[in-house]
Parts: sequence; structure tokens; C-alpha cells
Amino acid sequence: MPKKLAMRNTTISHVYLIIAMFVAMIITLTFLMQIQMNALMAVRAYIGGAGVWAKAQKEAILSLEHYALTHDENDYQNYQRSIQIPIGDLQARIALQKPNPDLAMAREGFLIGGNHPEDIESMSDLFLRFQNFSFMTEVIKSWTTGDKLIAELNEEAEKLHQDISSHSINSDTVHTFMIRTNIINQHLTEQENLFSSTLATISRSASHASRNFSYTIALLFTLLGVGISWTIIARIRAIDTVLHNSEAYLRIAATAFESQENLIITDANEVILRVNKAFTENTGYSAEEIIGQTPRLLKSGRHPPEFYKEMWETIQLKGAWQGEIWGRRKNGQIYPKWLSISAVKGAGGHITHYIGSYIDITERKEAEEKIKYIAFHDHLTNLPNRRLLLDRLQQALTSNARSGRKGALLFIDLDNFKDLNDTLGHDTGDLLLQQVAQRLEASFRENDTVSRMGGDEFVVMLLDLSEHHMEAATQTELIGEKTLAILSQPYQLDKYELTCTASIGITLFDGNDQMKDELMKQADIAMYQAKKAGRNTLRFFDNQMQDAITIRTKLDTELHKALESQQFQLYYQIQVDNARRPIGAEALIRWQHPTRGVVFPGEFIALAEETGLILPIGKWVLDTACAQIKAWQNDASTQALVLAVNVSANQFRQADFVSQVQTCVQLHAINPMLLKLELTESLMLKDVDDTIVTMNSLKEIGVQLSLDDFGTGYSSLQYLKRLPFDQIKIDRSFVRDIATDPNDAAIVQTIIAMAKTLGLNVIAEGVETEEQREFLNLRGCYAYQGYLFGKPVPLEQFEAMLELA
Ligand SMILES: Nc1nc2c(ncn2[C@@H]2O[C@H](COP(=O)(O)O[C@H]3[C@@H](O)[C@H](n4cnc5c(=O)[nH]c(N)nc54)O[C@@H]3COP(=O)(O)O)[C@@H](O)[C@H]2O)c(=O)[nH]1
Repeated sequence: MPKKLAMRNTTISHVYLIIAMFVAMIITLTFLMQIQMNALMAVRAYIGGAGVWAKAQKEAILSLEHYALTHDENDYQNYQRSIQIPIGDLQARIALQKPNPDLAMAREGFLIGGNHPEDIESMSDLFLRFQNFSFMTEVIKSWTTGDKLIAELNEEAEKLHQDISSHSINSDTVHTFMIRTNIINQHLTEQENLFSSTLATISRSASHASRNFSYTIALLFTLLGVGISWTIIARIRAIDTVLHNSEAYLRIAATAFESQENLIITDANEVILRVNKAFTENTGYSAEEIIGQTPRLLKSGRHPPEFYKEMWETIQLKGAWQGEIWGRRKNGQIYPKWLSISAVKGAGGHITHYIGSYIDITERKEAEEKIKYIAFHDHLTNLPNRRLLLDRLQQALTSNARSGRKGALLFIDLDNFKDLNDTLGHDTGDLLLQQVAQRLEASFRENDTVSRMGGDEFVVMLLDLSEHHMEAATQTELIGEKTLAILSQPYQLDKYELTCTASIGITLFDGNDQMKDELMKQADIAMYQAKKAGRNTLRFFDNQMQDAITIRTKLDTELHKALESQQFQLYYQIQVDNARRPIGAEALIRWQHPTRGVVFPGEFIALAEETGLILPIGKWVLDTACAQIKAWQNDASTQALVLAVNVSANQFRQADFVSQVQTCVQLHAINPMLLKLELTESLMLKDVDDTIVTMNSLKEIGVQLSLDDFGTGYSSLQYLKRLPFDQIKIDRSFVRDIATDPNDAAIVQTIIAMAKTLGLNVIAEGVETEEQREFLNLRGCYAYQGYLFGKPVPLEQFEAMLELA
């Protein structure tokens, strides 16, 4: 923690500073005391010296006065000895006052002056240091004056000595001498007093100054000490706070360490130092077992050495790594985890520790796998779904392009599955689909893919077929045939036992520039060909099929446009009675194609049925027919005509078909009896009960119902009895050969008889010859439609034809 470290360093330097300050204070005060002591010693020595000096001077004068009276040479000698002391001091002063003070000479002088040898240094020192200070100049001045007086005294002494030695002395001379020495003595005493009092003053002042200075220094150091101590206290408080916070951090870190995430700390050599509880619970290793080991103990063995090499290189380079990795628990279980490793660096930038944290992603992985499974499998059969098949197909295309081997797609569609679903229910339908899936799975190799597209459609992808087209086709055909055989075996679906066949469309692929969607479409097209070929069979895709599909696609686009651009038109084919009188017409749709001219319904109705476009087309036909009936109301020749329109199965099955018819009838305000709806026989077979309900509702509106193409379907009399038809229309395929084919003649005769029994009208279509008309007439059929009376024509021609009739 750099902040803490910086604070600690600052505090330590403050402590050093305070110690240094006290040392400095002690040294300074000691030094000051030393100076003070020296100064005081020097002052004391000078005061002492002054006493000695004064005493010697007094003794010298006494000895000299005595000598003047006694002329005893001993007295003069005494004078000489006494006067040496002041003269010694004079010598010392002169030596010290030299530009280059002569300390040796000064010492000699001071010694002669009777000063203590130990005082001499401080005396010289005081003199030299302070000689220019005012207080010292006073002293020196007094001293100099004293010295001059001593010199005067000495002159008087020498003169006296000469006078005595030459016996030229008299009482007057002695008297004068005595007066002069007295004067000198008085002056000297004054100077001594001045000298001593000045020194005493200096001593006191120095003492006061020194004490005050010491106090000031001590005060300053104390203040400084207090200031620094204050700072240190503040620092210590701050450190306390930081320490407190650090402890909190440590507590937080310890709590965080014991989090849900699995944590592991190693040293720089990857030796495990610490793990948390989550880790021990997750791996099964106790802390004691794992500490001291390396994370290699946790290796799964699923990653190659390069994986770990790369991982550690990243950590060294970037300081961290994270990724998905397999680990091993103590019980040997391998499991996935999301691992993050961070390198911890010390102050020098070297790695000191590694911290590893990971979360066990076993559950997440399982969930992902489950989601992936759901996304790529069909929930009913558990087979791969379309997405997975396309994925594998893409891979196969890539690998086949390299290997040159062929593959195949088998598009399998169950025959009549919808009928089974409708009649036996969806649960039974589901059971069938599951059993079909099981049979398919059991009969293909493991590397082939059996998938379900949805509904009753399955696609099998075969891999590793021959490189040669024909051989691959033969292999696939055999497999396809086998599959048809397997699927056509009876199924036991709860209480029902039934058989169900399939139609298979096959396309081969080799991976060269082939698109998977295109291949799927090809197999689908081939499957439709198989259906067309009668079901329970297989067909290979060929290019002609592709062309047909291309045309179909184009037609579909154009049909949509045709509806928007009102390119449809109704033609009318006359229906007559046995006296050839017009009784009605059939409205037949035509497409006025902008480039192709008139296009007949045989070319587009089936496609419109498949695509659902028949619904808006049917609505348009109904609306146009009702409008025409209304238009014919104004003319006597047309107002009784019944107009028949074809209704497709999809149109009839619309939930709101009845209300569509009712709305149309009401909107155009027509007599509903003049509208006849032609329903095909096949329409009746599905959901008979619903069909009856719808038909009854239509009958309630008042429209007529005609059973179209009668005889081509199942012609179930059982149903026919229950269905509220007004009319049966004999299909033209029976009419065509009634004169020549006894079977057809018999069928037509039976139909007419049956219709009479059921109380239904009967009309024959496709009447082209008088012979046919006569035959029908003789058998009791009195209504006809066919080229013999008129082809379907546009409205104008139809109305013109009526005028001629
Ligand atoms: N859902 C709808 N289907 C419609 C509609 N209009 C027609 N169709 C269906 O198309 C089928 C073919 O119709 P079309 O080509 O118009 O053929 C009709 C007649 O031209 C033809 N016909 C009539 N008389 C004769 C004849 O003497 N010889 C002969 N070779 N052909 C003849 O029969 C067709 C009418 O048949 P049908 O409807 O069964 O009476 C047609 O069968 C409709 O299914 C439509 O608007 N909606």
C-alpha cells in the first residue's frame, strides 16, 4: 500500500528530525554554556588579576616609599619584585593588541602578572574576541591608563634610585617624591576601581545575556520540537486511520476470499499457498491436502501441453489469462470451468504470486448442450432437425469436394399422412412419425444423417458413396428401395394396426459448387415426382424437373400479379334442356396473359390450390358471377338462367365460406336459387360431418349445390344420401364413350337412375355429339353441357349466342 508506506517514511524522517533537533539543542546549549563559562572564567580571572595587580601596585608603592625613607636597597628590590606584576600584565596587553597578537608573549606577560596559568587562555580569548566591543574597550582603556601610571611610577622609582645611589637626595626631593607617588597611587586606585567595576558589569551583563540567549534558544527549540511533535502526532493518527482502514480492507479481503468463487493463491513457483472454502468444496481436496502442491494436481489431461504453454506465456506477457478449461476433482471427475489467472507483482516488478479464480460451469455447459440439442433436434422424434441436417450437409459438401466421393439426399414423405392424421387423430399421427423415425434410424449407418424436416417429411443424408455417378445412383436406389420396404411394413399404433407407404425423392451431390438449399429443393422436387408417379416409389432428381419447377415458380409470381392487375376473366358455357333451351351456364375462369394470351385453368388452378392463391381467386369468381346474375335480372332471356361456379376444396373449407357466399348474395341482391355451387366428389370425403354442416348452411342461404365430376371418385352412395345436393353432374369421361363403351353406358345409366332415386337433378357434361345427347335423353338425363351446344366463351359472345337460341 504505497500511501501507507509514504506516511511511515515521512513519520520516521520526522522522528529523526526531532532527535537531530534535540541533539543540536544540547550541543548548542553546551557550546553556549562553554562560551559563557569561558567568558565568566575570563572575567573572573581578570577580576582576580586586577586584585593581584592592585595589591602588587600597592606593595610596590609602599616598598618605594619605604625605600625613599630608608634608602635600604632591599626595599628597592621589593619594589622591583612587586612592580613586575603590573608590568607583566602590561606586556600581555601590548602582545594581545598587536595586529598579529603574540599569544606566547601575552602568556608570559600574564604569568608574570601573577595570573593562574589555566586562566590565561580564556583571558586572551576574551580580550581578542571582545576587544572591539564597547564594554571591553572601557576595560582596556582603564587598563592602558593604569599601565601608563605604572610606567610613570617606575620612572619615579628609577629617578629615586639614582638619587639615592648618587646620594643626591634630600628631604625636599623625598617630599616631592612622596607627593607624586601619592598622586599616582590615587589615580591608580581610581583606574583599578573603574577596571574592576567595569569587569563586574561585564560579568553581570554577560551572564544575563548568556542566560537570555540560552532561554531563547531553548524556547525556539522547544517550539520547534512542539511543532514537529504535533506533526508526528498527526501522522501517527493518520497512520492509525490507515491501519484501521487496512484492517477493514483485510477483513473485506478475507470475506471476499471466502466468496462463492473458487480461489487459489500460489507463489511465484506455482506452489499453492492458500485456497478458499468454495475451492475445497468444489474439488474435494481439503486445504491441508492441496497447500504445498501445484495446480498440476488439478489437470484433466484433456488439454495438450501446448495449451498450457500458451496459457503461461500469456500470463507472463500480459499478466493475466482467462478461458474455459477442463479440471479434475479429487474423485477423478472431469468438469469444465471458467478460469482467470492473474499474476501479482512485487515492488521490483517481479511476479510474487498467482491468483486463480474459477467458476464451475458444469451446469451452464449442460444447459448449453441441452439448448443446443433442442435447437438442432426434432422434439417429437429426437432426430436431427433441418438446421443440423443443413449444417452437416455443408460439411459433407466441403469434404466431398476434397475426396471426390458422392453423397445423396433422400427426401422421404409419408403417403396420405394427412388423411391418417385427420381420421385417427394427431396422437396416432405422432406415434406413426416416431415409429417411422425409429425404423429409419435403425436402417441407416451411423455416419449417415436421418433427420425430420417437420410434418411427415424426413431427409436422410448418405455419405461416402462411390465416386462414380452411376454407381452412387445404384447404391442409393438400393438403399431407397430398402427404405420403402421397411416403411411399408405394418405399424402398431395403440389399438390400430395400419400400413403407411412413403414417396422418396433423391438427389446426388459431390460438393462441386453445389448449394445446400438447392440440393434440398432438388430432393423435394424429386419426391413430388414420386408422389405423382403413384406414391410408394422413389424418383431421382433430373434437370427437366428443375425446369418444370422454374416454370412453376415463374407462374406463381405471374399469378399473383394477374390477380392484382385484374387479368382474370370469366367465360360462360351454356347449359341446355332436352329442347335445347338455355337453362343456365357454367362460369369458367380464363387468364388474359399479357404476352401468352388466353391461359386455361388447367395450367394454373392446381398451382393456385397449392399456394393458397385459389382463395382470393375463388372469391373474385364468386363475386363476378353474382354480379353477372344480377346483370341478367333485367333481361327476360337471361333472368331465369342459373349460373354455376366451381368451388375448390380449400375454398369450401374456409371457416367463413358460408358467410362469404351470403355476403355476396346479399351484396348483389340476387335470387340465391340462380347461383349453383359445383363441389367435387373428393371434397366430400374429408370431414364428412363438417361438410354436411357447411352444405346445409349454404342450402339455408338458398343456393343450389351440384356434385361435379360424379363417377370419378369413390361415388359413395352412403355419403350421397346424407349430402344436400340438388344436382349430380356426370363427368365427361363417361359421356365421351357412352355410345361405344358398354361399361361407360352402364355407369351413366346407373348414375341417372340413382339420381332419380335420390330425387336429384342430373346434368351431363362433355356432350359433343347428337348421339351422346340422344343416349342421355333416352336414359332420362334432360340437361346438357358440351361443345355440341357451345364452348365456354366471353360474356358478349355468350349473350349473342342466347339471342340466337
Ligand atoms: N376452382 C375453380 N376451378 C375452375 C374454375 N374454372 C375452371 N375451373 C376448373 O378448371 C377445369 C378446366 O376448366 P376448363 O378448361 O374451362 O374446362 C371446362 C370446359 O371447357 C370443359 N368442357 C366442357 N364441355 C366440353 C366438351 O364437350 N368437351 C371437352 N373436351 N371439354 C369440355 O370441361 C371443363 C368444365 O368442367 P367442369 O368444371 O367439371 O364442369 C374445370 O374442370 C374446373 O375444375 C374456377 O373458376 N374455379
